[in-house]
Amino acid sequence: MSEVVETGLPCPAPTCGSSDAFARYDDGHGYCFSCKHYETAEGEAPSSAPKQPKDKSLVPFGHYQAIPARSLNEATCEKFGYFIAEDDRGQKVQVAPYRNKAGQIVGQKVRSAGKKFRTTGDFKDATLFGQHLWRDGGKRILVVEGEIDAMSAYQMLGNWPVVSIPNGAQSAAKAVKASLEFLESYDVVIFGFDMDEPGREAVDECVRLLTPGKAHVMELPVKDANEMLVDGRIKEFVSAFWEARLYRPDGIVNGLDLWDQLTTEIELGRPYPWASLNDVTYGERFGELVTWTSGSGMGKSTAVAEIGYARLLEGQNVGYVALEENVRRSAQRMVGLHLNKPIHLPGNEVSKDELRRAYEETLGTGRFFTFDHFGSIQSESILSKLRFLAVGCGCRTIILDHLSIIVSGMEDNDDERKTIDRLMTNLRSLVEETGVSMHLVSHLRRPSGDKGHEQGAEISLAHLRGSHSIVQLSDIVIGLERNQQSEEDEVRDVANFRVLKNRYSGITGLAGSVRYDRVTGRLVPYVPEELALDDDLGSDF
Ligand SMILES: Nc1ncnc2c1ncn2[C@@H]1O[C@H](COP(=O)(O)OP(=O)(O)OP(=O)(O)O)[C@@H](O)[C@H]1O
Repeated sequence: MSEVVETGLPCPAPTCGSSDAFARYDDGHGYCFSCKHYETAEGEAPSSAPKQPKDKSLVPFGHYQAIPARSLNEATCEKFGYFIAEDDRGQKVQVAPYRNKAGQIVGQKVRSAGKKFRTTGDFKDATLFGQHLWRDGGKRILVVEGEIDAMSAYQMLGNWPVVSIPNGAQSAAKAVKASLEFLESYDVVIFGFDMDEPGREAVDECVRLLTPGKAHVMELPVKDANEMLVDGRIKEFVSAFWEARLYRPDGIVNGLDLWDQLTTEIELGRPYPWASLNDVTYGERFGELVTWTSGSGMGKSTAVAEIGYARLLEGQNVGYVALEENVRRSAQRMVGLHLNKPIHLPGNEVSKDELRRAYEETLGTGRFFTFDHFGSIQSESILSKLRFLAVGCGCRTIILDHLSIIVSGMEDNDDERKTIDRLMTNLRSLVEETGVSMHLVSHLRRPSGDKGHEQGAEISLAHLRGSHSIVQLSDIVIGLERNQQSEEDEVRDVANFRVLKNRYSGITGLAGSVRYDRVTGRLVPYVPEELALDDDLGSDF
């Protein structure tokens, strides 16, 4: 195994640019801890001249002294055997001794001006820096990332055991492994590595080596222990030592850390275009998957288009993926809603100027994105398109109309239920990961009995077609009920919202009605006359 002979060198890789992450080893090879550039030993090609063995002799003892620039006093340096000497070139160097288990000095880390390090001696059996000072089996021990930090921490803590790993964060786990028995003999092992990315990564690696429940992690407001000492933040350092938290694997959260979450103001949902639905859902929140369902031709697409249009007017980027229609129809929808005219139907023509104005205010904003699928609908490609809409186009609301058409377009669709499960899981993850609001349209299977949904049959969750995962993985499920075959316009054109699932507030059941206005092509809130009358009476009192 080769040993580091010099660290803190500039990386030779032209693409890296690090001024100090490159290390040279005693066999001549070099490695950059920033860009991972590897360099073979210079002049490694066979040569007739025998290689000069490196001088590995230890630097003879000089003297102990305080290091004012580091706020370290002489007693601390003496305790750790950290001395000042002159090297063979007459330069002043600081020498950190490394000992084997028997306490004999086997290697040294020699630091010269300009944060240059080299090692000498043999580190094969070296223990942690400072390890020889402490008996096995104490209560708490602190492990830090460098000799100066170890001495700084010791000086601030009084007499608590502190040790340091020899070669920085990158080889921390290796050093901890080598001294595992010693560290394991303590009740609590606190890791106080540098508060930077490599330091945090190294802590993550090291804590896993110890018996669960033993490793603790110390957080500092600055980079390391020496900075705390130099800044005079000794009390804070001592508190951080005692407040070191038990290490928890990623994702496990202690309730103690949830105060900020608790005091963050409740995010108000953005209102739906229909007040009655807001009373039950409290609006629509980012990161929610809302599934819309109904019998055939009941108005699901019409409803979700209204939502997309509302978000577009609010200034959001909107992704509108309607797989049963072409992009021309999608464009007509948005512009038609803006003009209050179903412009896709004959007799609703508008002047080019009017059309242009409406276009400028909707599609022309550049915030509306749709998907020209040319009839080919492969779920994998749809998922990647949806991701692109969220991440690449910055869409915060995505309309996906509808699920069944994606499922039927999928290859490997022998088991429809499993296919839907997979797709729903992917959609759910996408929503979680990107934080978008997604409105998904899904169909119903026929209910048993004479009356179909198209004749106004009440919807239940069990009627959703395909798989229970649609319900399970949605935050909210909203059904649209109406009797399409009624003779009376007032009945035929009025759809009731039925909230079938509501993870947010738990309130389910009927959530008001909307009427389809055939002149404007809009879904407008609807209050039956008798209730409207009641309201009027109420307001008189
Ligand atoms: N409440 C309503 N009353 C009457 N007509 C409506 C109502 N809502 C929508 N419509 C009209 O009904 C037709 C079908 O609506 P839409 O496409 O929105 O239904 P859908 O439920 O999405 O249909 P599908 O089951 O085919 O996906 C459209 O022409 C639309 O304008």
